[in-house]
Amino acid sequence: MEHRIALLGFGVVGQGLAEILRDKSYALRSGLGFDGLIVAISDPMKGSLYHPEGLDLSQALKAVKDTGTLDAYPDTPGLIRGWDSFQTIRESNAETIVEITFTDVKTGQPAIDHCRAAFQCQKNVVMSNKGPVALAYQELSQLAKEKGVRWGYEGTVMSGTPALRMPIVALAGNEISEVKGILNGTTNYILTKMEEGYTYEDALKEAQSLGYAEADPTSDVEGYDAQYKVVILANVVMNTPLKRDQVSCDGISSLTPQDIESARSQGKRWKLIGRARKEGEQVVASVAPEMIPVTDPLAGIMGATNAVTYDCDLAGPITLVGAGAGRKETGFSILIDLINIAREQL
Ligand SMILES: NC(=O)C1=CN([C@@H]2O[C@H](COP(=O)(O)OP(=O)(O)OC[C@H]3O[C@@H](n4cnc5c(N)ncnc54)[C@H](OP(=O)(O)O)[C@@H]3O)[C@@H](O)[C@H]2O)C=CC1
Ligand SMILES: N[C@@H](CC=O)C(=O)O
Repeated sequence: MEHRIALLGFGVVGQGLAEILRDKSYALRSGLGFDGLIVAISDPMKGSLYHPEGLDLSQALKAVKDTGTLDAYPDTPGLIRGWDSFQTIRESNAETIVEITFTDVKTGQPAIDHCRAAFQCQKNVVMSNKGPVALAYQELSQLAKEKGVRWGYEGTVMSGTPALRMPIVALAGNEISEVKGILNGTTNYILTKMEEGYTYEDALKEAQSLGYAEADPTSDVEGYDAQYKVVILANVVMNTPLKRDQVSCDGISSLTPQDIESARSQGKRWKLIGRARKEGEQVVASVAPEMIPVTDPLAGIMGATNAVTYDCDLAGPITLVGAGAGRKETGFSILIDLINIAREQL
């Protein structure tokens, strides 16, 4: 069945999703009955396209690859250019809005308003943008419910690794008393590369060129991105209305090559660890670099890979390891929410 989609943002994740839909359309249609049709792309610098019968993804991807904008996308009858994000939400025929603009770690905007506008128009939203889930989870969940639409945000934590769906679905019935792990791909990549002898600056540049880092990488290196993810895990998986300012936060920007070497000489390794732990009625939460023994399973998580352990009352500790960032991986996180919306399982 055809599912009409509008993309807000056509950066790393938007292009990753478009490539997947271009390359796997036959398999998705024949294997799962999922026919994802991108009818609109809206991006302030790259340009905006809308066609009610769907866009040619190969042409859109080629235009951006060759020129950096959508201006070279061929004109066809019925094509509209230039709509901003709110016009795209309100006036396109998309059933689902995919919100993949940058994550603003202070206000969560304009993404929170994008969600409000979409829900008011009775459209579903799927996103990897962390702002709305970290800052407005209760309000937006309630609004989506009132309007009878769905809200998918699997990609907000650990990209395409099912860090939210796995505990909600497969661990249902457990009380999860602690979540703890490596929740940011960029910083884990930097720490891995610094152990190989890279400078901090070169390692960060490489993480940016691979599409792992936030538009403003301060969010990664100062721990804010992981802080958001701790908030999301607490709200979604532990059912606890934790707020961002309740999570103490320290990043990796002050770690020096000497610190890396000193850890190595003690049989340890630096990792940026995020955690939220229930203590009675309270939740104690933090993000901070920790020196952990190389024998600890988290010490073996390298590069942009992430890992999270859920401490469950029935199942015991369960650890999930997988990609924490990346073009294809995060594109997949959007796809799986879209598939589940089409199956009416989200
Ligand atoms: N990359 C990754 O591995 C992961 C990313 N995420 C999250 O997914 C989201 C997208 O990430 P990514 O694709 O890497 O980011 P990019 O910075 O590559 O792309 C974001 C795009 O959104 C555009 N944009 C900015 N404001 C608006 C707006 N108001 N309306 C429409 N488009 C807008 C930007 O345009 P311009 O550049 O022209 O300003 C840019 O093209 C972010 O929120 C990020 O935190 C989550 C998990 C993993
Ligand atoms: N910048 C983030 C991207 C995914 O959320 C990271 O590096 O983990």
